[in-house]
Amino acid sequence: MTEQQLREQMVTLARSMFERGYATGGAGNLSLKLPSGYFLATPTGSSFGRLDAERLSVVDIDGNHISGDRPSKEVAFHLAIYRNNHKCNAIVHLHSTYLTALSCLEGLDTNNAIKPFTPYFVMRIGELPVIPYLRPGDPRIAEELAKRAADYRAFLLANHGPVITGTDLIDAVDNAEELEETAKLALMLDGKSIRYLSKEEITDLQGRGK
Ligand SMILES: O=C(O)[C@@H](O)C(=O)COP(=O)(O)O
Ligand SMILES: [Zn+2]
Repeated sequence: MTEQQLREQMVTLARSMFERGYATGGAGNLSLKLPSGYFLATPTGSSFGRLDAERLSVVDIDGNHISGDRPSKEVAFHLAIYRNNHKCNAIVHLHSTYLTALSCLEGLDTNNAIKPFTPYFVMRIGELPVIPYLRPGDPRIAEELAKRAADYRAFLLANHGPVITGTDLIDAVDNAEELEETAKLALMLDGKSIRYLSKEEITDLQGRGK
């Protein structure tokens, strides 16, 4: 896809997420790798419902601002993931309701916040590590994500929300939507007797992708 098509795709997908309640106010940010080697990111403070393709931010791998409006304050953590996972070409960060609710619970398994109970979670996401709480924009979020970026497709920032990767922006958005549904189910099922997938069932699903 050309840079112009990718810009329009970001605007369209962001608006679609906004209209369906995955993003509200100025929360969340998106980025993707451009054919030029630069990265396209949502501007800081922007609403997913009102992005302008021509004003999206362009940064280089070191976070230098190349063009467009001032980039998201989280661009450093997006870049940390790209640097450490070459399969990742797009990233979605949301404050979506169910994943953010999950991120506020005490006692999560920090290696994997959602114990698998459906195949799709295993195939699309695998495991969801929890990053200890840091204030939004703290450069240490990038350090924490850099350590884990090569091994995971999504992350849960404690008391904040999810960070989800994809092979392109469509894939990252699909992963985000499905992960949000999984969190919704996990919270709905809380306190109920769940039949979790067995080790063998999980092994059988691993590597099957989507
Ligand atoms: O939670 C925050 O403040 C950020 O992580 C966020 O979601 C929005 O920040 P910007 O991308 O700088 O608008
Ligand atoms: Zn945020």
